[in-house]
Amino acid sequence: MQGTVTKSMGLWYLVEGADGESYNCRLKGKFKLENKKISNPVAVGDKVTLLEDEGNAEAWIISEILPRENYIIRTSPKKKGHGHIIASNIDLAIVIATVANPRTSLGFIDRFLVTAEAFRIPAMILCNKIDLLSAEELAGLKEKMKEYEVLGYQTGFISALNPKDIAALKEILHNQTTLISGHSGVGKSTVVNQLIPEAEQKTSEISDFSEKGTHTTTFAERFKVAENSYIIDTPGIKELGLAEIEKDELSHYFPELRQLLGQCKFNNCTHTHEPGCAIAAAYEAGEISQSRYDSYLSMLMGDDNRR
Ligand SMILES: Nc1nc2c(ncn2[C@@H]2O[C@H](COP(=O)(O)OP(=O)(O)OP(=O)(O)O)[C@@H](O)[C@H]2O)c(=O)[nH]1
Ligand SMILES: [Zn+2]
Repeated sequence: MQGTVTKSMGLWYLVEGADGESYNCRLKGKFKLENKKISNPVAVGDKVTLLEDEGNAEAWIISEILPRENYIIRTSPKKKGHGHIIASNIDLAIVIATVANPRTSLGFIDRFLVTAEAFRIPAMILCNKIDLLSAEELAGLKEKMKEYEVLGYQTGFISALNPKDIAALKEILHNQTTLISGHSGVGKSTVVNQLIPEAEQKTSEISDFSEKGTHTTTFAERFKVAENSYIIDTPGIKELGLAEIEKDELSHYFPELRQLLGQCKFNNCTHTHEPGCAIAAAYEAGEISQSRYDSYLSMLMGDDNRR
């Protein structure tokens, strides 16, 4: 049988089978890590093949992992090049942002988008708590978000407290697997709980199970919103996980810079101070926004941990 990993609990995995049922699974005994730089062989979102466990009627064995469309990886702060796969096979990555209480910086949004580009995952900015904004503030926010739509990113405006907005969000999630992230206080838990009222309950059921002797480290969990519509929640992870982006690759992950690449005088142009830089010229001409260019510089200089 085939299935999709919905939760990882140390040595045990929860897999939703093709029949819609949940199965407790473990890995086949001699499962080898193909990539020694990755600490987990199986991640939430992985499509897997299951076999019955002959020694245990209640458990199943993951015998194969099907090739991943994409995945996000959290790199180890200590060991360069090493990491942990947080989730895979993601159709859309949403960053929840708020203008007030707390305020999400544009730098945070841009880092999220760059990371999504690097992982080849379509991205959306979902502005929450619009009930706290005046009509004027909301108009200003929509104006700013237009810049992102022009770049090819989907944007949305909701109040997690408004059932109509949650219903509209469900439409966006339809027929895909969406990863939801956001920094503390933006209302991510509220949104997830509105989408999946049983999410909290489900979480506690699973921890009861995993208390039977396994060490639990949860990085992500997949929930069903509706038929063929899933979200992946990544508790405790503010960012998408940072791809290890080389400085000379960075401009490829800003769509408005990417389209000008190859037009600078020097082919190793960093687009900061060089003469004949097509990107600096576009910035001077107002074709690249101040905040986006600032985000590029800030990520290039490596002070991208700043909020
Ligand atoms: N006015 C308003 N308040 C909201 C909205 N969404 C969430 N909140 C409130 O914002 C606060 C933070 O919401 P949470 O859902 O806990 O935020 P979170 O992003 O999960 O943050 P952490 O729990 O710190 O990870 C709570 O008091 C929510 O009730 C909204 O759309 N409008
Ligand atoms: Zn340049």
